[in-house]
Amino acid sequence: MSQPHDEEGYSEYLYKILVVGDIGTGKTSIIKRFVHNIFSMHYKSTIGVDFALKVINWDPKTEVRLQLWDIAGQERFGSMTRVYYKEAVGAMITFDVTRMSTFDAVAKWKADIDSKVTYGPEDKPIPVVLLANKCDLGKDAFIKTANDMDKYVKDNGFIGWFETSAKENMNIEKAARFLVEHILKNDIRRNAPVSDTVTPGLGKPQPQQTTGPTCCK
Ligand SMILES: Nc1nc2c(ncn2[C@@H]2O[C@H](COP(=O)(O)OP(=O)(O)OP(=O)(O)O)[C@@H](O)[C@H]2O)c(=O)[nH]1
Repeated sequence: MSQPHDEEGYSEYLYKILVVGDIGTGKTSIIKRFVHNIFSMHYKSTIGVDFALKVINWDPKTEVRLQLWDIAGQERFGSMTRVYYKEAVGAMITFDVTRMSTFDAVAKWKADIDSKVTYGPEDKPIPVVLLANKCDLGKDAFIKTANDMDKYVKDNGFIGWFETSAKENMNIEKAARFLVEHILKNDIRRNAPVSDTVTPGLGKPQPQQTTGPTCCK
């Protein structure tokens, strides 16, 4: 999934990232904000899976391409997730801070990912970051304290968590960058290029947009 350095030491990485979580928690909105910098209150549930591509000029000699797989919340009980998760090197799990049931579902999503996709000879779990989304709806709306969340992510094998808002564009780039840093640091890669990981019946993932230089700091 990464290409070797060329003579000038330029590297390109292509990472497949899963975005999962219960229905209506904001996965599509988070991706749209991250890739296109847009937001809409209009809700159109994703069917199956959708794709987007975000290019990050990580540093002057490194380009990171994130292929974001927006997996419908309704897939939680579906059998297709094994196919969708194939070759992923990282994931984001979302919940809606105003709906406890979506937080309760986080453990199920995490277990689903851990059981279906691993990396390296030791079959390690891929890094997963937890997004407490819709935090613009107010502090009182948040169903967990920061201490609770710190403990939860530590106990449940997440690499970290962020309060996000797709509406207010809060912490989305920060969370993605945090995940990429972890992937780069641990040199998580796959042998097969992402272009080869075509899902039967879906065709090749179609990038929605390739952005220019990105400031994620
Ligand atoms: N206030 C607020 N609303 C949000 C936020 N993110 C998403 N929404 C709204 O929540 C609804 C669901 O958002 P989606 O992004 O479609 O959710 P999803 O997780 O992709 O849903 P599925 O495709 O059904 O799994 C929409 O009406 C969005 O406008 C946010 O950060 N704040």
